[in-house]
Amino acid sequence: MAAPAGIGAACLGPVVGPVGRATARAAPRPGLLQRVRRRCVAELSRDGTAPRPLPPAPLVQPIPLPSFLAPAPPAPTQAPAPSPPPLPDSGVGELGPDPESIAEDSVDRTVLVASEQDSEIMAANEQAQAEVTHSIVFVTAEASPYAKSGGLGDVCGSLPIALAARGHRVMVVLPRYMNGALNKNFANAFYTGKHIKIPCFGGEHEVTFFHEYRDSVDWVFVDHSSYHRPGNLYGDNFGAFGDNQFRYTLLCYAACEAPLILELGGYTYGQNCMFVVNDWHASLVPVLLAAKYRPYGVYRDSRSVLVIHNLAHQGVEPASTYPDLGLPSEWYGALEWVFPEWARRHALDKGEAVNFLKGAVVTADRIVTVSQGYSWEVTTAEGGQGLNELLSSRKSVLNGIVNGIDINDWSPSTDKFLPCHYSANDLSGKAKCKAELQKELGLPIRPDVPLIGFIGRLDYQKGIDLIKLAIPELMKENVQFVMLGSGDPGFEGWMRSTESDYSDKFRGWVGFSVPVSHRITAGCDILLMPSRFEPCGLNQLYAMQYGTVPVVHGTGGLRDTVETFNPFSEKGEQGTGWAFSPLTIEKMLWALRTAISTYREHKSSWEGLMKRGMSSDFTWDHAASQYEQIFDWAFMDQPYVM
Ligand SMILES: Nc1ncnc2c1ncn2[C@@H]1O[C@H](COP(=O)(O)OP(=O)(O)O[C@H]2O[C@H](CO)[C@@H](O)[C@H](O)[C@H]2O)[C@@H](O)[C@H]1O
Repeated sequence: MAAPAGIGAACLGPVVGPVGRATARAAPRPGLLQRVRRRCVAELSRDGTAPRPLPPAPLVQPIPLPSFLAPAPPAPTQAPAPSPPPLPDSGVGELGPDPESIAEDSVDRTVLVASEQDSEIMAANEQAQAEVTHSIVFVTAEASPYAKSGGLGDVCGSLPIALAARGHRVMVVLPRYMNGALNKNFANAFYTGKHIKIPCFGGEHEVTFFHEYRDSVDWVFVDHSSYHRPGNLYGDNFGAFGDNQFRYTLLCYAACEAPLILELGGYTYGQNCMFVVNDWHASLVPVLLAAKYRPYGVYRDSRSVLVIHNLAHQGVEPASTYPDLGLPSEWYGALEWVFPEWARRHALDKGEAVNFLKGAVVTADRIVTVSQGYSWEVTTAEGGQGLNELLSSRKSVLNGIVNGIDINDWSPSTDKFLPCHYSANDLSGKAKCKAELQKELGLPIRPDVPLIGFIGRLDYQKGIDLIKLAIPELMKENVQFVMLGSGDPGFEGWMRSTESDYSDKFRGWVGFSVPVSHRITAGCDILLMPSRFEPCGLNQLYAMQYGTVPVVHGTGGLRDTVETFNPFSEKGEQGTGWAFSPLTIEKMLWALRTAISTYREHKSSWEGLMKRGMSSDFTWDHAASQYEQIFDWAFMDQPYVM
């Protein structure tokens, strides 16, 4: 593979333009260390008209290569770290008051419980500060409310805020998508006056930075014409955009420069950052840190954590695109990917490719999956999507942390999209939400009929084909079913035709609508998730929070978060839903029928299921404290690739 010409330094070219706009908040007073760091950074990222000097290119000695650059499967260059102690217990179902005990008691007792709760909350708030704080840089293709196509947007819209609330300085870097529908979401972001030129894809591509300070987080938007297109984030009606590799290469370069050049609130983030890179779109970041910054003394004190939300998407493109990435030729091995023979198109196809996600798997300091179950599944041939051996080789730095939910957006007692509110103490509003939903969908308003919901991308992952095959059987039952989703046009067409086949029982809402997703979550009795695999899954968490009982395939994060109902436990009735396995139509129908008969014939058990789900603790603060542990471990070790 020929070396890309003229590349070989951390710097991306001159940074021009005035110093960044001062934001409204008061800048924290930097300490001595920070002031020293600021001076160093100013030298590294000098703005104004003078170009930043290129660090000296290596003269004789080549950059020492990590062992994974060899063609053979990589082996860690360092002695494997001892297995870290287990993360703090997820504590599912342990926190929160027992709603039943509250309901039974007198008013006085309720007041007492409330004041106990208040003091518990105050105590929790007092504890909710990190012992060690970091400068954290999230890199992501989506973050709600700016841009969201699925769960990645939810996580990157919430976790940064939870970490900032615990005392960290947090920046989130994502593209500034301008496609008409999304423009208004970026209305409060202002041009920072900074722009850089990124040397890749045969030229120098100028990107600019926009910024909004909200909820104690610096939201940084990378602006480039390739993010200004009709369609969704990644494609349009004709499929995925052909230049997504280019679009997210720009994002990664820009994210590496942002901490060095953006003076947010008066000073830069500097070189001592924790990069949290999410999925393949951000996966070039740890490769850039290792290949283009650290060899020149920049970012030696930074660390990176790869968060895998979905291994199914890896950012794989032909090997011939490698020189476009602007990486030194000797780093090809980090991204090198060879398709198995069966996946090649013809006899002469050697299956050679570059794989962004693989690049991060072999260069990130630590790896997190979004549930513990999934962190094991990705090391197996069935769940590893071809990366299982590499991920197994990094088991010592691989952990799972279950996602949280943002209770500012997802709480039945405050949700702005609901016609009425409710809580575990007073469920009457849920019945009204159900009636309103039936009315909105044009279904018969029948409180006694179990209303089953599905929300999600219409994708192979989500098991839509199983629902499709099971619908004729399920529609024989006295139930109603509503599906909200978009994606595969074949499934969209099927949803529309099924609606006309079962007009008094089935509704298929084709499209993406956040308000409708909230109303379905609140108005349904049961939420169905027959996912083939599910790294974490958020809809089952939202459902439980809203007293909607999940029926899920027991895989990944679904198995970790949904406890199957057990009416015969020694501790009394237990469980928050049904997790069925294996994934067959028969098993799914069995679980649904069990749920339906419990709903109809065992009202108090059903209420117990609802209330146990509603009192489960899936707050982001809990997950954020687990991420802090990962950051601490990452900073304890040397960078994985120096
Ligand atoms: N048509 C529609 N209209 C409105 N809202 C819709 C919608 N379709 C989906 N959504 C919303 O998008 C989100 C989907 O989140 P999920 O976690 O279920 O799946 P996703 O597969 O996208 O995420 C991946 O990343 C997340 C985050 O880590 C993991 O939980 C998950 O397992 C992994 O596959 C939810 O907020 C849902 O309400």
